[in-house]
Amino acid sequence: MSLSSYEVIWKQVLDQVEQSNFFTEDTLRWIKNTTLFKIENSIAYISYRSMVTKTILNKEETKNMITSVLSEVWGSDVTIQLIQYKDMEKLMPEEEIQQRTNQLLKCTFNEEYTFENFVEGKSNQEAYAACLACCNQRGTHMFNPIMIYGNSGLGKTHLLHAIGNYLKEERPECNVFYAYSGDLVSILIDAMKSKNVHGNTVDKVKSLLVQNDYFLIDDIQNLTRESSQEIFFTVYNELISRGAQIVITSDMHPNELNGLPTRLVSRFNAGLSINIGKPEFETSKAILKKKIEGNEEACQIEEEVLDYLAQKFSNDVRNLEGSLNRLIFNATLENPDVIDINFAQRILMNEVIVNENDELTIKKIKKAVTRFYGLTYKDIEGKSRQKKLMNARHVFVYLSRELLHKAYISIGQELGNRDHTTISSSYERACQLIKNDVNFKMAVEKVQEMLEKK
Ligand SMILES: Nc1ncnc2c1ncn2[C@@H]1O[C@H](COP(=O)(O)OP(=O)(O)OP(=O)(O)O)[C@@H](O)[C@H]1O
Repeated sequence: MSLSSYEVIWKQVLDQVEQSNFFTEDTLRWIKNTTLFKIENSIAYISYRSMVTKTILNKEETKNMITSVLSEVWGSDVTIQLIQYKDMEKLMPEEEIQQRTNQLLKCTFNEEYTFENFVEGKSNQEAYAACLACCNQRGTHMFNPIMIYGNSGLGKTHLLHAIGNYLKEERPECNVFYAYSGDLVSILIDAMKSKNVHGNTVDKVKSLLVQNDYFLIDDIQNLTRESSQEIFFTVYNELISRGAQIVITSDMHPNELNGLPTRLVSRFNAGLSINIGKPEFETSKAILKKKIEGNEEACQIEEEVLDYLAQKFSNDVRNLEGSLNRLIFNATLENPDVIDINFAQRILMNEVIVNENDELTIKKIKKAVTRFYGLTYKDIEGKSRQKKLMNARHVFVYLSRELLHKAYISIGQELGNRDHTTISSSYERACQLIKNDVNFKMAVEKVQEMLEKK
């Protein structure tokens, strides 16, 4: 029924109430200052603007009188619920909430990010294989969740979208949800705000989320709000018990996720965690070749240039692509016969030099390490032998040696005056860990990357 039909009904009710001479003129004036917003499930929602009206309408005799007239005009029994005028939007019709919720949860996949466009190499083949395998698994999923972690720009988002695109094509019957965790937080906050008389949009969002067969969450480290974590936790458990496949990406190993509650982290650890590393030289070259595939005629690039890019920019595939794009763009301006090494070095000179010349100090390394591990200087300088603190110290010592060639004595001074033999053992330990512990290696790379960005 439209709003204007309710207006007609309400006018009839008010006219009859007035004619009954039941109320004084004063009281009647307050009563007339109301609106019938809608009637749903035999509840008539009446909005008021002032507290005086509310008090009058809440009196037993007034309420009974209005209820009986309204029931008669409406044609069946109703009960009255009062609602403040400014809260009327909370009375959105059920369908509208549903539409809004669906809108919130709509997700699209980048069509460029497919399994075919993903170049496999040693650094990412496990992640690639796990993502592809989970798409074809029916029934119980062997590894749940699959957690892919690694530094920025190494293809984590690409793989999640590849899952989405693949399922859309090969198994269209599957419900797939993808969200960047920051967006998921916004969705949940938005849902929490729109409470209404039918309940809470959060409940709707939850009930829709748990119906998915695949639940893909990107950059989980940004799920930092406690209220969202709470909802996520419930949804997560429900999805697992329903047998949905969860795939999560993160920029660090679950154990290093400082902002997330332990109960979530321990659930992530129950599945399969796979590191995605920076591409090796050959993979970087293959990625570059893939990007120019089909355009070789238009942009002729010498092999030596691809070697140069693969060597200089493979820390982050985004940078690798960016440097290639920059060369191609400049080639369209200058029109060289071929993109050779001289051309490439001239165009990209600034980008490489920025990294090489950025003044790096031992303090900057300390700052980056503590920020990465979520520690204070006091923690890292202190005596605690907790694994995380020990690792942070090893990373600090290793990078101070490798990047600045600092003497053990000066590194020790920065670490609460530790003596040089402790620092030298710490350096040796770091070298061992880099070889044997992928998480430690990643931490070193991550901190180094943080330093390069400064
Ligand atoms: N192995 C690969 N093959 C082809 N393209 C790749 C590969 N790895 C990364 N890329 C490309 O590099 C770019 C960055 O990748 P992506 O956005 O997936 O990184 P990410 O690991 O999710 O980074 P972040 O943590 O910053 O979100 C994308 O354009 C992606 O297509």
